Amino acid sequence: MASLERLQRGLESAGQPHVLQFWPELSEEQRDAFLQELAQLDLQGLREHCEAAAKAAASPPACLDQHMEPLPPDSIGSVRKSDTKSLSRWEQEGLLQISESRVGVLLLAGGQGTRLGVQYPKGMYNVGLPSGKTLYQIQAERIHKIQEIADSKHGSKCTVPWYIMTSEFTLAPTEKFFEENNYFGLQPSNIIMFEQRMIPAVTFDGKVILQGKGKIAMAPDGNGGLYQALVDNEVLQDMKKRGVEYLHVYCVDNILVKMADPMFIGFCVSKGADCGAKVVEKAYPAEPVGVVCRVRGVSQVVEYSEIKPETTELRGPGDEFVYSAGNICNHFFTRTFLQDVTEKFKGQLKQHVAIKKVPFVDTCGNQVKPTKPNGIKMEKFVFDVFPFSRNFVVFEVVREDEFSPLKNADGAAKDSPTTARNSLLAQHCRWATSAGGTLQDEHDNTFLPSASISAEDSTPAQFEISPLVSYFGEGLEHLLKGKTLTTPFILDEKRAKELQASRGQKQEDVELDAHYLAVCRAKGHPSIHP
Ligand SMILES: CC(=O)N[C@H]1[C@@H](OP(=O)(O)OP(=O)(O)OC[C@H]2O[C@@H](n3ccc(=O)[nH]c3=O)[C@H](O)[C@@H]2O)O[C@H](CO)[C@@H](O)[C@@H]1O
Repeated sequence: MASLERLQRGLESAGQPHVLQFWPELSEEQRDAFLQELAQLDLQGLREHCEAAAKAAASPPACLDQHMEPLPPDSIGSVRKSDTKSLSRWEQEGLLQISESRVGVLLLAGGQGTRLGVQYPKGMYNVGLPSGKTLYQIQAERIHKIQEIADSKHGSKCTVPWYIMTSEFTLAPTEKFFEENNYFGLQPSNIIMFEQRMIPAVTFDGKVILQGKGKIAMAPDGNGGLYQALVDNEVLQDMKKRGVEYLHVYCVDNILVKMADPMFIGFCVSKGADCGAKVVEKAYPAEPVGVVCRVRGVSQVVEYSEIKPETTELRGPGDEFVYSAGNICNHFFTRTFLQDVTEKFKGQLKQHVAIKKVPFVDTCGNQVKPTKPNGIKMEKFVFDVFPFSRNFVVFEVVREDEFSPLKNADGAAKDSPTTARNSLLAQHCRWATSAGGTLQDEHDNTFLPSASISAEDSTPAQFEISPLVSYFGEGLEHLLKGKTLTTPFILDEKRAKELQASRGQKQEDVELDAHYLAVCRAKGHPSIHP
């Protein structure tokens, strides 16, 4: 443990001696805890960090708007616009890579979920589905299923390792939750949790904020802290050891996330990309999603908090938004690219300034809960490595199939537990109907499939399909065609077996679903086939 004298000297030379102001008042136990915390601080870099934060907060953020231009349309692959043959080819390529255990997924789960207002990691949130499943469980089951689909197609026994980046706030509860839930049936050795760094919050005049008399106000260093965390925790070495060449990086809160999406992976691999981003068409100008575009000719994301409202409202000749490529925080990276980033570019990542209300102790030792912003948190963004890519590609997907994030508490009109739940149930209702099934309520009223996900919508059918039964709508026709099901109904593995038995089919009969295929083709939608 660092000695007190050494810390005192270090803090003084960083211009932060006040950090130890209340030391004499601390108990032995508090002193030990504080020393441990201070030992994690990068004292060398502390002065620079504090000065940079104060300077960045004082100067207006660089305005990129006049240097922005939309992506050239022909550089974008699209579920809606690309031809079905290409879509199918990409999906097959992705499944092949998965079957050879060359694909991993990496979850960014170090955030604090402040907007949602929960004290525990967002992935543990239960949005109120009939099954009561949490976001983590849904994601785990999708990993399980995609492995099974790739294995059944290629006769392999593959693994999609799940890397989970946590922070000081989320590591312990996430570990405990996974353990208590028996790792949702996945091999614990294939779930690799690691921690990102924390950095101090700073006042407008560049002083580290004390959250308590023996506690610094620390915050995770943004989801772009990933690249330092990969180094700190030797994650790339682990990937190499396992033979993982491609990584699907995603954020925790999108209930529709396609884990290790074979079509996206296959698209990026086929294009020889080292880096890729999935986008959806923006729904409305002020939607809080970053915009994938070019800035001074280089592809990158301009975050929603850093773009002018008038720029988001610009429209093209066909009345479409000029900046319509909404970032859904689903990224593709090759391991080689990540290696390059960690070795050459990590230090060049932009710092973004977030001005926040940070609770603190004042110089008299009183605990204060500020009513207006008083602190600066510096953050790096995961997508800020895009400009270092040699071959960056973009893949546009269908919003109602792939994007419904959980950001806000219930009561909000958008991105709430209700909208997340409704969009998943609406998707499952569409899948059931496409497979030839009919869903009705207890009064025999038939549900019609809907793409709508707003919180005000009437409640969708309480019909939920376990990801262990279907990853993305495949394999349902032989269960549901010609059936009328009364909701609430959870189509889990047990019910799937019963439905199959009632048809007199054998359990292992996994034919292609001709009807589903035809529907997908007609719509230009993706399909997954064992
Ligand atoms: C910087 C970034 O990616 N912004 C994207 C993010 O915005 P948004 O502002 O919604 O980003 P969040 O704060 O939800 O963070 C995104 C993800 O990063 C994780 N996280 C965050 C901070 C941190 O220090 N460590 C960490 O791991 C969170 O747990 C979450 O899984 O998602 C939107 C889509 O939903 C995109 O349109 C935004 O462009």
